[in-house]
Amino acid sequence: MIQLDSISKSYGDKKVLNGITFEFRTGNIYGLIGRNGAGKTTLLKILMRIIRNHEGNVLFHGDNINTVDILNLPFVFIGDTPVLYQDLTAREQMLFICKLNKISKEEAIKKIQHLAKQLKLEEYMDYYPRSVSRGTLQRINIAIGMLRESNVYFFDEPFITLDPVQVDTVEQMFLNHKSTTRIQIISSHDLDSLETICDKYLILKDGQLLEFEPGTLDRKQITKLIGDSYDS
Ligand SMILES: Nc1ncnc2c1ncn2[C@@H]1O[C@H](COP(=O)(O)OP(=O)(O)OP(=O)(O)O)[C@@H](O)[C@H]1O
Repeated sequence: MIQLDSISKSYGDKKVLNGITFEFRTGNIYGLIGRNGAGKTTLLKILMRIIRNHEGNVLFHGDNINTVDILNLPFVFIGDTPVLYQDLTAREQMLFICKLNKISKEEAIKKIQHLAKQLKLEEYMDYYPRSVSRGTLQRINIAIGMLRESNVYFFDEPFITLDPVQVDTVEQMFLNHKSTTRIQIISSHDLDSLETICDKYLILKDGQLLEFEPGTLDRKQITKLIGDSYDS
């Protein structure tokens, strides 16, 4: 379980997160929704300790994550901008990341094959980043993040640049990856995908998190709820 205890964050005079207290429970896929600039990325960066000058605490199974060495943080963050070595093929990048994470070569080869199949990357594994499309790069980016074993994964806009077939591929990956011990938090504007995969919706609005069961709000209501904060 991840507990947010009175999390606030301002940039200058602008308060983006306003005393959020919330519990993310294991076994769930959460869809994080909010208008542009609502603070979704800010919240994910606080969870990853990329942003540290905030108020309040984040607890993981009761322990304050501020006490954990940032290199040993037991969370994986997969951003929307692939950061790849231009002179390594997709396979080489993945082997390198496995090596950094002290995954044995045998285990690495198995994991890489599995992810390449799951994310429909098999034909691109020996290509350099400059030779593949943006949607393929995004799936390589996701595969690299998924090499790290964790019970907590955060995704920022995972469906960005994907065609409808590959959106299905990534949705399926989330569902296959679901487990009773795992928390997945997906920040996205793709309401169709979130509806397909999420157990809970979290709407970030006016610096607060509101939780909804999918199915209790239709598309119009979600859009209205998100849009209302433009008027406030
Ligand atoms: N480093 C920064 N300095 C100043 N303001 C910032 C900084 N980072 C973010 N902001 C502001 O904080 C607000 C929240 O930004 P954030 O990127 O968290 O929103 P978001 O919900 O992820 O938006 P989007 O849906 O557009 O990706 C925005 O108004 C943004 O301009």
